[in-house]
Amino acid sequence: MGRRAKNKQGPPESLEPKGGSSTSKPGKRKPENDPRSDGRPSKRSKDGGSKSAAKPTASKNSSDVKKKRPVSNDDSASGWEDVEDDSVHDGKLELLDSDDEFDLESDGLHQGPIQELALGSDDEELPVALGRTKKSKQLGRPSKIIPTGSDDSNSDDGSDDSDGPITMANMEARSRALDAKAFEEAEADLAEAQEQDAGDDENLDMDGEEDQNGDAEAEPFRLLTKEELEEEAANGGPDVHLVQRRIRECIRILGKFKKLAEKGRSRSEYISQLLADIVSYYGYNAFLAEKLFQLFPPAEAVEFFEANEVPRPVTIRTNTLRTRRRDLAQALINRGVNLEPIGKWTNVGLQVFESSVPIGATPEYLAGHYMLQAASSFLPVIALSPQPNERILDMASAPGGKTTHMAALMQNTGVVFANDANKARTKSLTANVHRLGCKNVVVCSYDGREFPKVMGGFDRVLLDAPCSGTGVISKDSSVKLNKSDRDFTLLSHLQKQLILCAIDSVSPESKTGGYVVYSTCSVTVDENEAVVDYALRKRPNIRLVDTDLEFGREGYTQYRGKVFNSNLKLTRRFYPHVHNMDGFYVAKFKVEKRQKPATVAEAADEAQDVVMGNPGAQEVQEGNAFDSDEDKPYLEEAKRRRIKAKGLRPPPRTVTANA
Ligand SMILES: C[S@@+](CC[C@H](N)C(=O)[O-])C[C@H]1O[C@@H](n2cnc3c(N)ncnc32)[C@H](O)[C@@H]1O
Repeated sequence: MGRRAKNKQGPPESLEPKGGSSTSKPGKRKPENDPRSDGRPSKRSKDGGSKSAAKPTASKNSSDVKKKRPVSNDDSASGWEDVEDDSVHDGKLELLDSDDEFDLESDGLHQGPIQELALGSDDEELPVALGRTKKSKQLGRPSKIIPTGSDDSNSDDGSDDSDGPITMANMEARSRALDAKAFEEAEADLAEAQEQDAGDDENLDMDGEEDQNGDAEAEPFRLLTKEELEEEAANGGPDVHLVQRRIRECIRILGKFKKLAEKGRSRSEYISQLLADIVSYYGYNAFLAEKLFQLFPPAEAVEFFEANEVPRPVTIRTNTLRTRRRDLAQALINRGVNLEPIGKWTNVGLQVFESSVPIGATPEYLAGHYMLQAASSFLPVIALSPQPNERILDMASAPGGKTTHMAALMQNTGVVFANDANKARTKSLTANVHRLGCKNVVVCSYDGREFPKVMGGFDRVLLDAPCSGTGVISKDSSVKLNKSDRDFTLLSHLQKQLILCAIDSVSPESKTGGYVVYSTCSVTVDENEAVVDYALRKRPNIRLVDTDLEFGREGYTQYRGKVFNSNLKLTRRFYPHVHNMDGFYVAKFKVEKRQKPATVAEAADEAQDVVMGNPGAQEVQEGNAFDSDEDKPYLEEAKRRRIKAKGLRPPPRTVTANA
């Protein structure tokens, strides 16, 4: 485990978005032995584990709840989720669910004083001053989820954030004001950082070294030689302060390489040193550290790694089949929960700041009024936008966060087929469906690659794919060490197989829909853009459409020499250090009437492509890749080629009537 990870910072640090860079600066972190970090209770378990101690067992309570009329579609969503059941081992791969995993005990949500939710007093009441930048006024409090550019910072709603209690009437306005304020602060921080940078430049002499006033660390920085590094390793590795400084210096130099780099040293030498230090400081395996590092410019990469050390805000989703958000908020406020609406982009989400009761065992929770659910997992459902009376497939659905959200948006009409290949996980899915009062959900357990053979003709399909979980490292730090190149290859193949099946399960004739949403809680390109690009190449009858999500970065259209379909920019990426959410990816397709594969060779290639890396899926895939009867000769040919390629004798060709 890395030095940084071992000394995991307790309370969540504010990560305010400011156009792609957070306020955190590696150089401004306090060292582990800083007295300020001593004795602070960690809000997360040390291993980053996140299993709920509070199990909602009394599902019968849900039947005691007075039913309220479902509110408008707009305001509807549902939620109850088994907070225990987040990751499974499917074969050799650990498949992560991004939705839940709140460590209710260790997040300390049942600690702290009962609050009257007076906004002005929050800052004073919270005892812990976090590693915020100087100008922040939200010390000690998990920062709000403020999607970049999504919130209206000029909102003229008459709200202010002077002292005074929050009421149901002013809650949303107050939240917007807070968002606006935080956004302004983020901009001020950015300006400050730029000023600081300019100051740093002035302090540099002609050799690019800082003078005495520029840095307390008087020794000018230089990269160690190979021999010095070996000696350092032989002596038990570098001191943590040294690693911190090296990270900081390497980032600084890489940012102005020509001006600051040591003569004779290449960029790649600085990057190698930086990567080595990231590996040791944050505790990643070298392969994954590099894979994630490559996604960003060096300084931003470190912000990403830093953000993975800090828990994301705790959020809940109102189950509008049972209650309304304002009623739920009032009920929880009465119990001593300090909360606010998440942001303008969702009208069912609440962010919980602190609570004097266990948030996973309140009567409201047990009665199915809300689901503990990560904010990021609202996004694919918002993008899919299921409509009442539609027929929907949730291809990989357990434990049901998104299924139940969709059921609520459909106001318990139509039908949601909630499938998951892992039978054990369908138990928690079923439990959630019952607790939340979803009456339009059918639970089933097939390998997703068996669709549409088992069932097709859906109006919309959600594929929240099994993935590596590189977006949720703050919840499951084991990802840092247990992912290898092979895992990404296998996952990417599985995702490619599943996405074609998801597409083929949609009815292009649907009057209301004809959409597929593909999502993962991973940030790697292999599992996201590469999968979507593959689907676009293999299915000419689909096109990418806008996700209609108000924020998120554009998907890559090129990455490390690979060029993807230019419409990949319509897909959306979400990052912990930018959006204060789990890392997430969302793509939305419209499915049109399909055309036949152009040539025999193309068809054979496709069949081969699809089954590559997963011989067990062969039969299923062949069934799904084409319209079986018409494509039989192509499939047979592909099969013969595969058998031949293995050095075996293929069976004789079937003679068809037309042959
Ligand atoms: C990211 S989780 C889904 C989370 C879920 N959508 C939610 O919101 O609660 C991925 C799921 O894919 C399931 N899975 C893995 N391989 C699958 C396959 N071949 N077919 C269908 N489901 C699969 C796993 O069991 C896991 O529950």
